[in-house]
Amino acid sequence: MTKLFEPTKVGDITVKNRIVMAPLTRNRSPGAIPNDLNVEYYRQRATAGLIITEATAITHQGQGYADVPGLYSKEALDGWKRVTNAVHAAGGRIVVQMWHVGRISHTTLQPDGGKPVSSTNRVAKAKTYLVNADGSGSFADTSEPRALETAEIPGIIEDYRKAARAAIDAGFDGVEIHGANGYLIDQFIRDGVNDRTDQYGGSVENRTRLAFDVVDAVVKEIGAGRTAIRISPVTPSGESFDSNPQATFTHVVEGLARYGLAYVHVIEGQTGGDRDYRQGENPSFDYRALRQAYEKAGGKASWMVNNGYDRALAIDAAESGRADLVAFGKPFIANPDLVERLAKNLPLNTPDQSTFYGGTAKGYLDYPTLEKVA
Ligand SMILES: C=C(C(=O)O)c1ccccc1
Repeated sequence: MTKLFEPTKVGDITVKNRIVMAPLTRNRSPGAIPNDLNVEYYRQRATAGLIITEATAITHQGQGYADVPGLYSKEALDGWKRVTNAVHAAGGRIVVQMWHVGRISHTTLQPDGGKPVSSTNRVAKAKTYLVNADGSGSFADTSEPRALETAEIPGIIEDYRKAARAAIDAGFDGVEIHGANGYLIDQFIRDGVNDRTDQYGGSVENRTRLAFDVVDAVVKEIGAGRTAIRISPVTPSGESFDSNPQATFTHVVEGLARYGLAYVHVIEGQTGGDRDYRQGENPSFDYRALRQAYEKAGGKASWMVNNGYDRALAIDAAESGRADLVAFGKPFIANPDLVERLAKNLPLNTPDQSTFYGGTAKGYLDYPTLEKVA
C-alpha cells in the first residue's frame, strides 16, 4: 500500500492515514452552534486520517458568514463536544480551524451592527453569505471595515488563546490557525492589503507580527504538538494581494520553524481554482523552495498540501516525500468514505455545488457510501 494510506504522527496526534478532510464551510450551524446534523456529518467522515473542521469563529467579531459555527459560547462548545465524541468513537481524529474573518464580513453579522475589523479600512471586493428573513441564503458584498487600533491587537491575540483552550476542553485533538484565504491574519501578512504604519504594518517583519504573536499565544496555551496553521501564499481570495509572495511567505515559514508545530497546511495556487495561479507579474510560486526554507530554518512539522489533488497526484506527493499529508475538500463533501474509495481506486460521487452552502441534510448527509451501493 502506498505511503498515502500509512499511519503517521502529526505533532502529538497519531493519524491512521495521510488523507485529511480539508476545512469546508457549509453554513449549517444556526446561532453558531453545532447541531445534530453537524455531529453526523463529521462522524460519517471519521475514516479520514485527520478531519479539519469548517472554519470556526473565535469570537462574534470574528464571524463573517451566516450560520457558521463558533468557539465562543457555552452552547457552541457543548455542541463541539458532541462532535468530537462522535468522531473519536468512530476512531477518527479532529482539529478545529480557528477563524477571524477580519474584513470579510457584514455589519449585520457583527456585534451591535458595527464595522468589521481589519488591518486596514479599505473594503474588500468580496462577497459574504447571509441568511435572509425567509430563511433563504444569498451572497452580499462585504461591508467597509475599520482598521484595528494598535491597542486592540493584544485583545485579538487573547481571543485566539482563549479559543484554543476552549477547543481542547471541547475534545479537539488540536487547532489549525486560519492564516489563509484573505482573512484577518492574511490581511496583515499581505502588503497589498495591510497599509498600517504601526508595528504591525510596513516591513515583512511587522506584517507577520500578528501571525507569530497568535501562534506564540496558542502554542503556550495548548502546546506546539496540537497547534497548526494554514497559509495560502498566492490565492486572490478576499481580494488578497502581495507584491512578492515567495519572499513574504518564506519569511512566514522561517518564523514558524521555531515553534515545533504539528503541521503547516499550504494551499497551492488559487483556493478552489488554478494550482499555478500567479500574483501579478510574479513567476510561478515555488512550493518546494518554501518547504526547503522551512526545513532549513529548523522546521520539523508535518507538511500538508491542498487544492485540486486527485488520487494520482496525492499518491505521488506522499510517495515522493513532497508532502506528508494531503487535504481534500470537495471530494470529502460527496464521499464520506473517500479513504476507502481512494485505497481501492473506485469511482467518486460528484459533489452538488447547489447544496454546498446552507440548507439541511440534503447534500450534506445523504451522499451514498460504497456499502450502500454494494
Ligand atoms: C472559510 C472559508 C475559506 O477559508 O475560504 C470559506 C468561507 C466561505 C465559503 C468558502 C470558504
